[in-house]
Amino acid sequence: MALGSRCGAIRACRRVLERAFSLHKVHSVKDMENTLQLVRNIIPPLSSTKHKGQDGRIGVVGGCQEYTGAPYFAAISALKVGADLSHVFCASAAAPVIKAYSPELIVHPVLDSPNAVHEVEKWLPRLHALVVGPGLGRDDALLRNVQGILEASKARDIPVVIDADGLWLVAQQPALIQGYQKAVLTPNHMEFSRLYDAVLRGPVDSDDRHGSVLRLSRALGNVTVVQKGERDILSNGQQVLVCSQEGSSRRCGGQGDLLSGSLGVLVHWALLAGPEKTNGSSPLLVAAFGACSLTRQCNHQAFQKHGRSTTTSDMIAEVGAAFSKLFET
Ligand SMILES: NC(=O)C1=CN([C@@H]2O[C@H](COP(=O)(O)OP(=O)(O)OC[C@H]3O[C@@H](n4cnc5c(N)ncnc54)[C@H](O)[C@@H]3O)[C@@H](O)[C@H]2O)[C@@H](O)CC1
Ligand SMILES: Nc1ncnc2c1ncn2[C@@H]1O[C@H](COP(=O)(O)OP(=O)(O)OP(=O)(O)O)[C@@H](O)[C@H]1O
Ligand SMILES: [Mg+2]
Repeated sequence: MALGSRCGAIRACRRVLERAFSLHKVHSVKDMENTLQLVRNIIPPLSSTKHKGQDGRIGVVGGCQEYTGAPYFAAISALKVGADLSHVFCASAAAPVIKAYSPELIVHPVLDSPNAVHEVEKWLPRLHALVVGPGLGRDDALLRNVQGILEASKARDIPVVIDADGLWLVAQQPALIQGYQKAVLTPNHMEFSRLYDAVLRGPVDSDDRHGSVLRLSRALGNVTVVQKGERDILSNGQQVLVCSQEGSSRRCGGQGDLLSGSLGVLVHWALLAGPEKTNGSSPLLVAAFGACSLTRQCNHQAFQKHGRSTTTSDMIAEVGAAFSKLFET
């Protein structure tokens, strides 16, 4: 057999084995309930002895002239889930707009400044997690600054959730997060295909979503990957979880930002709680499962009230009730 076709046969064989392996690990409905219990375990108790900041200081890196809604949705969702302080590091044109949406957010107009990396780095010692990408845009100068911010965050071992245009950057330079165990990527359908193609140099096998997510995570050195869709598929290259919490058929823009902002807080809580509380499961996978369930539950509740007119703001108004329903039972 020619070497080329032999390699092809070996690859096909490996794929069949991987598919069987990943199917073996797929989550049942009972597993979903068990995983929700693990999410409940990582939620810090409310206590009168805590000081401001202890339950989470989250930074969102994103927001440019075109997109001001996305970083707002992510940052306000972090607060609504239970973080104490939520910062947005955005381009100067976006800052007054985001500030005007909400007095609750701390907004830094630094991302397009020549000292952007330094300006954000100053804050890093005070932040528990970063959410990188919502509404960032794809301007080269901004992306270069975000590359520096990611490198500085890794050097400090700060957990990072990478979403939206942050994933565009990672698709250009996968080495930026290769093997970083405190990174979670949250691609939508398109972002996943782009990343997969960049990292594995081939198209996604649409008949095998579980295997595809597992393979991408492994190829990135076991970085946690959350592929959003009709069902969310989550993997750290070892385990595959599926979140099929009931949502709705309403697909308004901004729902992914709610997910990445909530995940910023949950990642911090999960790492603080540690593997004891997650029963040996990866804390980042448990956090991601929590954020997916919560986003979908918000979507479900908002749709009950608003039907086709549901928007992401309606979903954010449901965060408190959805959180109680899922996690405070
Ligand atoms: N109000 C705002 O400011 C918003 C800004 N956004 C920002 O907009 C920028 C671009 O984000 P995009 O999500 O558009 O990224 P992309 O430019 O990668 O586009 C994703 C495309 O994939 C399509 N798509 C999604 N799910 C699909 C599926 N299951 N099958 C086939 N196609 C599918 C969408 O229609 C969209 O055109 C980001 O910076 C993002 O954060 C969005 O977050 C939405 C809200
Ligand atoms: N077909 C679907 N059915 C049910 N839920 C879905 C479906 N597609 C996506 N979702 C849910 O919607 C949320 C956002 O996923 P989506 O794919 O819209 O992200 P996104 O494109 O990044 O959003 P954004 O507009 O914020 O950028 C996730 O919680 C996901 O589980
Ligand atoms: Mg998105």
